Parts: sequence; C-alpha cells; structure tokens
Amino acid sequence: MLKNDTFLRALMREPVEYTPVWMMRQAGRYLPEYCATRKHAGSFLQLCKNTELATEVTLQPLERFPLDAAILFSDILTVPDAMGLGLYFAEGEGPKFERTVRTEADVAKLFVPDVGTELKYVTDAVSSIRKALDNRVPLIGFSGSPYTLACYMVQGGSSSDYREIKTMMYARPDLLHRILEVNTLTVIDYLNAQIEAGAQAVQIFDSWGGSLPYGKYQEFSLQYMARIVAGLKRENDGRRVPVIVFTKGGGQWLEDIAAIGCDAIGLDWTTDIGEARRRVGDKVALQGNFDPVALFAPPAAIEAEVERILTSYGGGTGHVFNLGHGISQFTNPDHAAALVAAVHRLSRKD
Ligand SMILES: Cc1c2[nH]c(c1CCC(=O)O)Cc1[nH]c(c(CCC(=O)O)c1C)Cc1[nH]c(c(CCC(=O)O)c1C)Cc1[nH]c(c(C)c1CCC(=O)O)C2
Repeated sequence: MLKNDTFLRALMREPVEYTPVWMMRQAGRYLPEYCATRKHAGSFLQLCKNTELATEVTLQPLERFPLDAAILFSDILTVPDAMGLGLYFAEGEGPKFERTVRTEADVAKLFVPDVGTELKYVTDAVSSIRKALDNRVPLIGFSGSPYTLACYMVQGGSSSDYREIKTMMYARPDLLHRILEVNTLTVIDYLNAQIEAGAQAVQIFDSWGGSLPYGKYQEFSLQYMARIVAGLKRENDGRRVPVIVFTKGGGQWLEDIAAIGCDAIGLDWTTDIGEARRRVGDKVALQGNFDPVALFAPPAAIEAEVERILTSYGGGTGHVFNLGHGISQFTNPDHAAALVAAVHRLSRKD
C-alpha cells in the first residue's frame, strides 16, 4: 500500500487533500549530491546503467523535498541506443549518435530491439527504485514519443531547426512513417516492461512534437502516441497505471491530445491552465505548468507564481503541479524547495 498516493489520485481525478507536485528533471545537475554521484559513476550513461547509483540519484530529490512522486532516473535516448545507433555525450554539447537514420538503406536496417535484454538495465533500475522507495510515493516510468526519438535518430543529436527530419517528412513521408512504426512498437514494449517492473504511472515525453505544423503533428506524432496508449498494460498492484502525454508546445492541440485515451496532459508554461481545464473538461487531468526560469527569481516571486497557477486552475482535483519543462542545471535547490512548499501550503487552503 502506498503511503502517499495523492499524485495517482490527482491523475485519476479522484479527491485529494492538496495539489501533488513533482518536477521534470528533478534528479539532475542542480543538486550537488547528483554531481557527486555522477562523478563517481564516471559518466551520465554509466550512471544510467548502474542500478545502485541510478537508484541513489532517483531518491536524492525526495530526501531534500517532500515531492509526491519519484521518476525513474534514465534518459529517453536509451531507446535509439538499444537500436544500435551508439549514444554518447560530448562534453558541453548534449547527446549525439555515432550513426544516423537518413537514407532508405538506414531505414531498412532499423529494427525493434529486444527490450528484455538490451534495456534490462532500465527495468532493473525500476525494480530497485521501487524497493528503495518502500511505497513512500509512486514511481513514474517514461519514454520519448516516437517522433521525438526520431528527431534525435535522424538529426544525430539536438537541433535548432530539425531540418533533416522535417525535410524527410515533406520529401519522403514513407521513410519517416517507417521509423515511427519501429519506434512505436519499441516504446510499447519498453513502457510495458517498465510497468511490469513496477512503474505506477508513465509519461510520454514529446519534446519536439510542438515544432510540427498543424496536421503534421496529428499525423506524425499524435497518431503514434495514440497507438502507444492503446498498447499499454494499464494495471499494476491492482490499480490503474495512468499515462501522461507531454507535448512541449502542444497547447493549441489539447482537445486532440485529450481524445487519445491518456489520463493526463502535461502543459508547458505558455498555456493558461484554467483555460486548458475548460477546454478538456473532465476528460483528462492536467500537469504543469510553472516556467522553470521563474525559479531564478526570489522565493516571494516563486510563491506568487505558484499562487497564480493554482488560482487559475481553480481548485479541486485533476491538477498535478509541475514545471513546464525540465529544471535548469543552474537552479538554486533552495528555490526548488520554496516551490514545493508553496504548492503544498497554498493548495491546502482551498
Ligand atoms: C529530450 C530529452 C532528453 N532526455 C529527456 C528528454 C525529454 C524531456 C525534455 O524535453 O527535456 C528525459 C529525461 N532525461 C533525464 C530524465 C531523468 C528523470 C528526471 O529526473 O526527470 C528524463 C525524464 C535525465 C538526464 N538527461 C540528461 C541529463 C544531464 C546529463 C548530465 O548529468 O550531464 C540528465 C540529468 C542529458 C540529456 N538527455 C537529453 C538531452 C537533450 C540531454 C542534454 C541536455 C542537458 O544537458 O540537460 C535528451
């Protein structure tokens, strides 16, 4: 039995005593204890692949702040790495792949990896984290969306304009659809393996779906996320495993996203959460949507911003407080503490 299931109840729009909160990238470089463990591991990827250390960093933010959920420490790019593309992190440059998927021949070679062997280190981490959490709070598993994974696979790394993948989309949509097909089958296996290992909710990170034009978003990103939602095991320990879909920059498509069968939509900070609630009605819960850059302001300003978001949402259940994107590595941890405390204190007043 979970000691604190507020997060799961809010996602299912069941009554809650206060608004639960977690932060995207809550385990990361803004915490000195994370930097110390990462140094000990050698590299970020070695940290992800070491069960004991991945467990340790997952729990670090929970030791500091009374967060209502833990998130598996890993990365979305473990999936293309398992497809043999060779993930590495060049110092100061972000993620890169040794091989890209651009030509007809590259696409023909692409395969659905055996998740049970190639990504066993991830499911081992899930089991180990569940044990270490001892039912304190629920554990969130996650994956990249098929389109967001494809962005890194085609580009070979991060990009400012996604020129290669978008050119493929316009010139050879058949090739991109084939990549998305392989990614979709892989993500279904991957998330189901995380759920079987103990993940109590899952989030699909569609970080780059918001860069697509209207219509193309539905065809190249949302359609595939709908297939994932339909393909997931939805029960664990006798409870429903809620699915959160986070399309960064997806605020204009909320009705479409709410229609794919997910339980919650993650919002970035550009959308008014009260208006979002009116648009989706009681179809889904909402997660968000504090601008992570506002964490650089003094605690009084952070509290005012928390209050604005809680007031806009309008009380009751169905809201999971979060940042609108990952926390910056330059954030002062005391400011993150102020955010978490403000969410709990101000939402209990309702
Ligand atoms: C696009 C994406 C990635 N990874 C992820 C996304 C989707 C969310 C988003 O849009 O930000 C998701 C992710 N990455 C990480 C987590 C762990 C769980 C958590 O605490 O939220 C999660 C959920 C750890 C990480 N993933 C990464 C770090 C920093 C690596 C380090 O310690 O050096 C962490 C803590 C590396 C990473 N991984 C990725 C990038 C672009 C980078 C480099 C950017 C950066 O340096 O912040 C790909």
